[in-house]
Amino acid sequence: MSSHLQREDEAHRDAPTPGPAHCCRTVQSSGSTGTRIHVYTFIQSDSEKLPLLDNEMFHSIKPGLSAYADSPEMAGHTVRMLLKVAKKTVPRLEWKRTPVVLRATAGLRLLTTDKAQALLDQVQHVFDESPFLVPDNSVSIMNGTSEGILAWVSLNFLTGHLNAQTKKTVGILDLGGGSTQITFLPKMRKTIESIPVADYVARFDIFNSTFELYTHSYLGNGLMAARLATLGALVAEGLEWRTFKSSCLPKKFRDEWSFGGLTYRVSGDPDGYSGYKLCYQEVLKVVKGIIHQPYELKDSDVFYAFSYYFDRAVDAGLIDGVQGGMLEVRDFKKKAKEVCSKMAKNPLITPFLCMDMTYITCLLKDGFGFKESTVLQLTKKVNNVEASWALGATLDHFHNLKIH
Ligand SMILES: O=c1[nH]cnc2c1ncn2[C@@H]1O[C@H](COP(=O)(O)OP(=O)(O)O)[C@@H](O)[C@H]1O
Repeated sequence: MSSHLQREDEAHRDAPTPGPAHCCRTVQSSGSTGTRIHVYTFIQSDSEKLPLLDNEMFHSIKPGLSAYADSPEMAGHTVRMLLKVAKKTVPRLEWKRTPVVLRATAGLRLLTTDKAQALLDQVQHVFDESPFLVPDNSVSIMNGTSEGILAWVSLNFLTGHLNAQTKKTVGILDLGGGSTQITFLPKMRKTIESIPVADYVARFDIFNSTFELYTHSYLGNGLMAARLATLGALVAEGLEWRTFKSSCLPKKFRDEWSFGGLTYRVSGDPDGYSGYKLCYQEVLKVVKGIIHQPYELKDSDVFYAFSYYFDRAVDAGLIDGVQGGMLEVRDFKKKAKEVCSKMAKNPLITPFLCMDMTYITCLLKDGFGFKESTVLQLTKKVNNVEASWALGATLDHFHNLKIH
């Protein structure tokens, strides 16, 4: 059993009567590839300290709400299904005091304001009809800075670094469908001084400490958005008749692929070449001149990498899907080369794996500027809790982290 959970057990045992306050909360996170619900139960025995996380219930539904940009009623249906799960998890007597919140990320950021608002209105309507507590501002699009900070808060809470006095923390790398985030606590002043514009640094307060973090979210650099850009499919016209080709796809591959409510015809380049080198040139265009390289990254401590970093490392056979594991950046590169050279043999099994692995390699190396020897901790869950910004968002709700 993890040390974190051991501490929770101790809290149960040592609890003074009438016992620590249990509080539950449901968070719905709405991403470009799925809508998810997290129901957290905390034990808060001392309001001056961080609560202990007793339990999480997690459930997800595909596709994301942005797929319903032209049929917003369907968004209401998704949320209703997820609230059904919440009702089964939260005891009936607690419904009225259990707040529900939905935070949308890149999927909705990428839509026009009107389309995004129509989806949010549907969600608000379903929340208002629900038996849960609906706080002010319960349904909104979260900005990229909050997304990065809250993921950092989640991972550092789960790994026990937020409570510790040492100020030793872990950095986070989050690769969503629409956007990607990097957040870490810089050790050198120069990292903050050499940022290109002010929105690469954010401060937040937690009890008596202020953290000043390097954080940035790149909209359009999530894994699915990067596929679109690599394929040259960011254009909205001609989707009915155009086929988007890439040397990152198997030469004989031809299929339809959907993202954000649109469907694209995609294929390999039957008369051309395919493979890692050409693919790298294609994905480099999505990264070059866009991703800022933090000053001190090369000597940094461990980074926790989750979401699509984890999923693709599993798909490529680099790590176990339950255990996760430590990888060096060069492992992604080596595997990308291998996958790309083998893709012709079995074009239909995982046609996008060469593109995805090459993009991840390029993002880490030429994007953020990590050394090939940098170690990444690939993680899906810590102590049985999903690695996601949703936990940080919940802590923020109860402890107002004042991100500024
Ligand atoms: O709440 C979560 N729990 C677990 N995994 C999540 C959660 N949110 C996103 N992910 C993971 O992130 C990736 C897709 O992210 P998403 O669709 O939210 O991207 P976006 O925020 O860029 O739109 C997938 O690997 C998915 O499993």
